[in-house]
Amino acid sequence: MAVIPWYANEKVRALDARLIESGVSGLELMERVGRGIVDFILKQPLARSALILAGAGSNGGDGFVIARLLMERGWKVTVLLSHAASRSQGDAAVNLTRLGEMPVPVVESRDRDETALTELLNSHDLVVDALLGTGAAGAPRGETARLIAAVNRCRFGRHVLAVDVPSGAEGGEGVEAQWTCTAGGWKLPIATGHGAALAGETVLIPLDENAAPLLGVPDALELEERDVRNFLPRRRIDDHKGRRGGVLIVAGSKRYRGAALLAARGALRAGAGLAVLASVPEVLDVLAASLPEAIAEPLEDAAALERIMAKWRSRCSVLLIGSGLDRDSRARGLCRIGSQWDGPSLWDGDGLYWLGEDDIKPVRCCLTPHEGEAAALLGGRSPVRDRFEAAAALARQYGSVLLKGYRSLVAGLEQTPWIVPRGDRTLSVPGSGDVLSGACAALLAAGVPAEKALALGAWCHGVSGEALGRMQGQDGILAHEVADCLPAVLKELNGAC
Ligand SMILES: NC(=O)C1=CN([C@@H]2O[C@H](COP(=O)(O)OP(=O)(O)OC[C@H]3O[C@@H](n4cnc5c(N)ncnc54)[C@H](OP(=O)(O)O)[C@@H]3O)[C@@H](O)[C@H]2O)[C@@H](O)CC1
Ligand SMILES: Nc1ncnc2c1ncn2[C@@H]1O[C@H](COP(=O)(O)OP(=O)(O)O)[C@@H](O)[C@H]1O
Ligand SMILES: [K+]
Repeated sequence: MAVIPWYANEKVRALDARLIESGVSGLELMERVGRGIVDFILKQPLARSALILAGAGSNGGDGFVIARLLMERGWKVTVLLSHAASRSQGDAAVNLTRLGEMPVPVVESRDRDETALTELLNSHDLVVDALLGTGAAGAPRGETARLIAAVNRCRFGRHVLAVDVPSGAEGGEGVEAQWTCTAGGWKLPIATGHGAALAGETVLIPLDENAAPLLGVPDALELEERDVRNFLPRRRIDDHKGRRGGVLIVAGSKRYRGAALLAARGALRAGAGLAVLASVPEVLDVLAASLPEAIAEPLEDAAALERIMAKWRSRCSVLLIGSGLDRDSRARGLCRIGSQWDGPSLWDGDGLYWLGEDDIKPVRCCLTPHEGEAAALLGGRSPVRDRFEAAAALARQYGSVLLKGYRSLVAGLEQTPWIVPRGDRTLSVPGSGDVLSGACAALLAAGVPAEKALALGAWCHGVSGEALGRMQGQDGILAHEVADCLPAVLKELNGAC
């Protein structure tokens, strides 16, 4: 299962410490990081000139090693310090001194204005970000922040490589790298969301051949296609629609009409045998024409939902609630009744807004929040800095969580979090999340266990988005097209079994 294990920064830092205890010096480790990164750089088609931006810590020290090794290979190299040279300490200071013995210009950034910085950046093909690594605390400050902004401003036509992690990976403006060469182990800050998007292509630079067991238990596992294939529902040639699984969808409002239709479409396109849509007349009026395969249940008020739930419980094993439900008292009443569903339920959109109220506490449910919804559920605490912690906190409170976004996360009560490495900006269109929740609900209804259903749904949704992006471009895809792509994605996955 899953070949890419991800580790918290502390575990990789502990690995460094253990290797040092075992007799490898810190200086040698820094040399190995620099050498590994230079080996990578030399394989790229670059114009042999590099500007190394170096911070005051050991990340900057790695940068000094890279500068020296590139210089030895005949590159034009300039080193730009974010700090006074005298602030570099320990192994970094040793490497800075070594650099002083070579004809490499080492300059401090603070007396250069924006024009001078731009000129310097534009006169090198490769920019190496060795400003902040795992020792970064909070969003970049001061001169470091100014340098990061300059790199991003000038990155078109340049190549940007981040050492270990992109500076700013844990919040604030960060370096937008083309490559990140990370040392010793895959690090959580670049596994998902903001940090992952900054990192670009991530390359592991091994520190030692005996390192793997020293890293201990991974903190997250990145799923691969062969993993998610094992999550597919068992289908048989003699399946009838009753065996495919049914979903009762409580969604839509006068104000938000499309979300409910997209959720139902997502469910049917992911293979549901039955999709019952309980909604307001304004939504159901268009259902017959836009999705005649779904069943319409008029939903005037909360009492009607009780009747509908009782009527369909034997044929719908899963309740999906929330997409476009709105945030008025009617929606609140529906969520209260919905929370009494005695089977698996999936909460999305406005359903998440009401979740957690005293009388809206479903026993064990699935959640599909984006970062904003997760922040609201966590009392305003933003999940951007630590998406893993946010997903774990929600899982402890509610059950199974899909924290959406770039490289979505799946967390449950008893498992190491999963990273779903599929999907791109093609999917950042209105209604895309509604399609996803419909698909996940259908997979749950087909008998796939909760976390696996969320991961498989996110995987298929992500691959659909990527495929559409490739064929038609990444901007301007409609959410229903993502739904309509799901059967082909499922076919591919099934075919690969
Ligand atoms: N033996 C090892 O461990 C090995 C480590 N290795 C490498 O070391 C890296 C870790 O090095 P590290 O621990 O020195 O921290 P690092 O990332 O350079 O940052 C510290 C500096 O940043 C500053 N600073 C902090 N936050 C800031 C902010 N928000 N905004 C602005 N400034 C901020 C902070 O300043 P201060 O807070 O002290 O004022 C300090 O000057 C690791 O990622 C890997 O690359 C490899 O060589 C392998 C061997
Ligand atoms: N840049 C991106 N990379 C990968 N996936 C993305 C990206 N932007 C959006 N998505 C995915 O698209 C979906 C958007 O959901 P959501 O924000 O709830 O949209 P809506 O509320 O309009 O339905 C999520 O599954 C999210 O993971
Ligand atoms: K860096």
